[in-house]
Amino acid sequence: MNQHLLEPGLVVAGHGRHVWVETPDGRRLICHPRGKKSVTVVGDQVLWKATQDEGTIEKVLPRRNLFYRQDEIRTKSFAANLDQVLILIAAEPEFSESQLSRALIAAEAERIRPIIALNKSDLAEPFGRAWDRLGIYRDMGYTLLPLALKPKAEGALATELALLLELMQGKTTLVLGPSGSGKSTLINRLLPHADVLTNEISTALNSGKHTTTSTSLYWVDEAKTTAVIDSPGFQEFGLNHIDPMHLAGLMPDIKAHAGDCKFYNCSHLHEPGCGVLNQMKEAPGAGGISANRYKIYSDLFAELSQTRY
Ligand SMILES: Nc1nc2c(ncn2[C@@H]2O[C@H](COP(=O)(O)OP(=O)(O)OP(=O)(O)O)[C@@H](O)[C@H]2O)c(=O)[nH]1
Ligand SMILES: [Zn+2]
Repeated sequence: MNQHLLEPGLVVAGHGRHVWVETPDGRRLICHPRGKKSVTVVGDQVLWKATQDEGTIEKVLPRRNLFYRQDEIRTKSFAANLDQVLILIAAEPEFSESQLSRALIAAEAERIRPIIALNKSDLAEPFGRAWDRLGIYRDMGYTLLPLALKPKAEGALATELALLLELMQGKTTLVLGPSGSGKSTLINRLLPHADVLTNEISTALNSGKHTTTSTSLYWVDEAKTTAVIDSPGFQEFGLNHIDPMHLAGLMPDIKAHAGDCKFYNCSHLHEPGCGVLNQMKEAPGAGGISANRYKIYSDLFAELSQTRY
């Protein structure tokens, strides 16, 4: 292999064995991975080689992190080399706390900073309820942001969006969220031309087939320092790659009491002298572990133990 023919690039969209690579001077071309070792995800830095009109990916450079989920059947990688994950939920449809927790745990496991944004603040009543449910997550130290991506009052939109943009400035952010939370609306607000780009990428990658691309990276600014990556919804957020004994360390409210346990390898499920169980018994809710969160912990612990032999 002649090293001189290799050029650097960034994977900006992926679809099976066709990926869209952007060169440092802004050109985009379709590349095909050569063999299993060069299978990429969006956000990957690669070295590629030109073929007649397309390219082959010869090498994937080492990843800083890889955000993914894993269930019994498959591993689904979302993206690599992320600075943060924006978990976008909304007043309506009502969000699942279990799904939110799973996304947060996946981010913690890869040491990627999560930001939680609650959209549709114009729907006052359901928004108030959802905001209250999120209070414990703010107490755990997560950044929590209200949003109205499609509000009646334009002024509110501008301030909230400006705040979000400030958090995104100079970073690569993966946007995750359940169906209907407003992901497309957000992308369109951030980049009014994204629609065009999405279609362009879909057409090129699917060569006319009727499938939507999975994940794409968009530049928010002209200088290409701020990037946003969208991804399809996050149903069945499997965490099979996580050892159940590491779970407590990835849930800040549980972790806060796990240091008080008598046994260093406490599972916080039944052991005597368990700091987490004592907290639940003596001051339920007061020390930051809600009944809901403890249930999410114990259910997940069981789920992750089952899939391990
Ligand atoms: N009331 C209200 N509705 C909103 C707001 N933002 C988005 N919506 C609406 O919520 C619906 C869902 O928004 P989308 O942007 O399509 O949501 P999505 O997350 O991309 O959904 P999927 O494509 O299913 O994953 C649309 O009808 C939007 O118009 C908001 O701030 N307030
Ligand atoms: Zn314990």
